[in-house]
Amino acid sequence: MTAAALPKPPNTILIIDDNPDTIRLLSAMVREQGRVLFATSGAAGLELARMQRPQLILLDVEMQGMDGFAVNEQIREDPDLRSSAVIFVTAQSSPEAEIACLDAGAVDFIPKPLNAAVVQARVRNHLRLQSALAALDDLANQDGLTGLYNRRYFDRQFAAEFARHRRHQLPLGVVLVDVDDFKLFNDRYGHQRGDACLREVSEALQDGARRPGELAARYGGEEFVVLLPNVTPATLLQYGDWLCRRIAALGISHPSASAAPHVTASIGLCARIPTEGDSAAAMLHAADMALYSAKRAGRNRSVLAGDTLPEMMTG
Ligand SMILES: Nc1nc2c(ncn2[C@@H]2O[C@H](COP(=O)(O)OP(=O)(O)OP(=O)(O)O)[C@@H](O)[C@H]2O)c(=O)[nH]1
Repeated sequence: MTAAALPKPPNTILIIDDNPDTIRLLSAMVREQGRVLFATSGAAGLELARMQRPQLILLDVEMQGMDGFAVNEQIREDPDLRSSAVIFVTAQSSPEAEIACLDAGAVDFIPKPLNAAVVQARVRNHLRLQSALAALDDLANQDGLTGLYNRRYFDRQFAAEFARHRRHQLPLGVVLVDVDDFKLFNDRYGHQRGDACLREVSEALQDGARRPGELAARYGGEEFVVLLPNVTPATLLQYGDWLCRRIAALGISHPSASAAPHVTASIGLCARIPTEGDSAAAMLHAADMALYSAKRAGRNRSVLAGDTLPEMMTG
């Protein structure tokens, strides 16, 4: 999936309140503005928030057990939840109480007794703000030329997937793709055609990373990277060969290239089950070494880390 193709889910509003009557009342007030979920305790609310990533959380301050401030603190500390905006709902309407809510990191404050028009106006404004922030976030994660995810986003996702695959002891695959003799392409056709070529290659990569959890990114210059969850080395090798053929089949003319008269790419692959001493950086390094082997062996091919090509053995 590319940054440009990120799905836009409907707004989700989570109400956390231990009073079912208040939940009913609030739900009726905001149901036109998004999908409404609710929880009757702080702990259940946090669990639901982690699963559903709501844009907005309407959080009761005065709850039995974990109160609103304690729930809010956990939301602010959790990287997966931090982007959800919290509006406190409280019967305490003194300036001090209002300041305490805003100081705790809530974006707003709704006083009880609830007034439908006030609730709807506040929720509408904050959903708009949340959507603008999400759009900015998408832009920050996107490569300007190709629309693929950028390196910053990839690095973050790779670290998270690496940790997840280590936890569950699953094989993770990383694929480094480098366009062959691209300097010669720019020299011959100019930078603009070079840019167009990179866009076409990106589309091929995007086509090859559409399954859930797969991710294609521009790593820099004429180098790209694909992350494939839960993939064995044998499957990854097939994938690398397929990608090589897919890029060559674009048929972009490149008479000065060394491997073929059209644009090709060399690919370095690494798939393994992450262990304690392993790291995402080490996996990427292994893929990079494999890519180097592919270049040395004549380009337009993919090499799996750990495999030694005959050309490499003779130097
Ligand atoms: N048009 C264009 N060119 C770029 C972009 N980013 C990097 N390049 C060019 O990509 C070329 C990469 O050249 P090299 O690193 O020498 O590699 P190469 O010519 O592809 O050779 P091999 O990798 O060994 O096959 C350089 O000429 C860069 O200027 C870009 O965004 N647009």
